[in-house]
Amino acid sequence: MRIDVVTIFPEYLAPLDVSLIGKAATAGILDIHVHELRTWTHDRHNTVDDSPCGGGPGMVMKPEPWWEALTALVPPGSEDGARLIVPTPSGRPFTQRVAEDLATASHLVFAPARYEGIDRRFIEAAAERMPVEELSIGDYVLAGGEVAVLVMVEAVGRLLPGVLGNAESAKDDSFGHSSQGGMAGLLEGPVYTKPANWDGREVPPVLLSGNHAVIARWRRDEALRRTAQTRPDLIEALDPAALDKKDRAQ
Ligand SMILES: Nc1cc(-c2cccs2)n[nH]1
Repeated sequence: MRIDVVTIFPEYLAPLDVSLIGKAATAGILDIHVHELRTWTHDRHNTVDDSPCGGGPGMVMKPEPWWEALTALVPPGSEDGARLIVPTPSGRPFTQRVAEDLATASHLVFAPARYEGIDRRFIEAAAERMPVEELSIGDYVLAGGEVAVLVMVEAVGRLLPGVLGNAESAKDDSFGHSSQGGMAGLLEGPVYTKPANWDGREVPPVLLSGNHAVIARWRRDEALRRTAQTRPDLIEALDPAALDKKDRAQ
């Protein structure tokens, strides 16, 4: 997968060179390029913003530099498999399912905005050339979309084959948001490791029983319990077929 990020703060994306995503890039699984938006400005001040039409506070990002950047990174005729991702608080929620969908793309271009956002006409013109996803990573307002890009690149990148080792495969996503496997759609229950007794607190004996069926049942019950307590909306969203008789007895 090729990933292009266009930003006026390239240094914000430095963490992409680290750890998991950095290794994936080194391994050639991810081909990540960060670009300075001002590359595609031509005036003396490398202007990327201007005052909002109709008045109001702040500044709006001009459409021209973004359009030139997009055209350079996705040349006309090469749109197949390319998707433009625009982080925004007013976008549709970025969820694990959206991450799984984005992981199927061959080319993602991220357009993190600053200020009050990008001139709408850029989004509309881009949507005539490739799918455009306006995505929110949560109901709060950041100063810019770069942090959202880091979140999305990590959530998507870790799903790509070869990025996670087998031991930490995304198929068994421990936070249960994965749409795969027996815990699909549930939050993860409590996890434990050695020592068996720490701070006078015991690991639940069932986990030391060696009975894998009983342990699996206990983990599912704990995941259901935690999900019902913390995110009852996820329980509502569960496919009834995914709940067995014992689940319903909970
Ligand atoms: N979820 C979310 C996205 C954002 C921003 C994207 C671009 C500027 S602010 N805030 N919150």
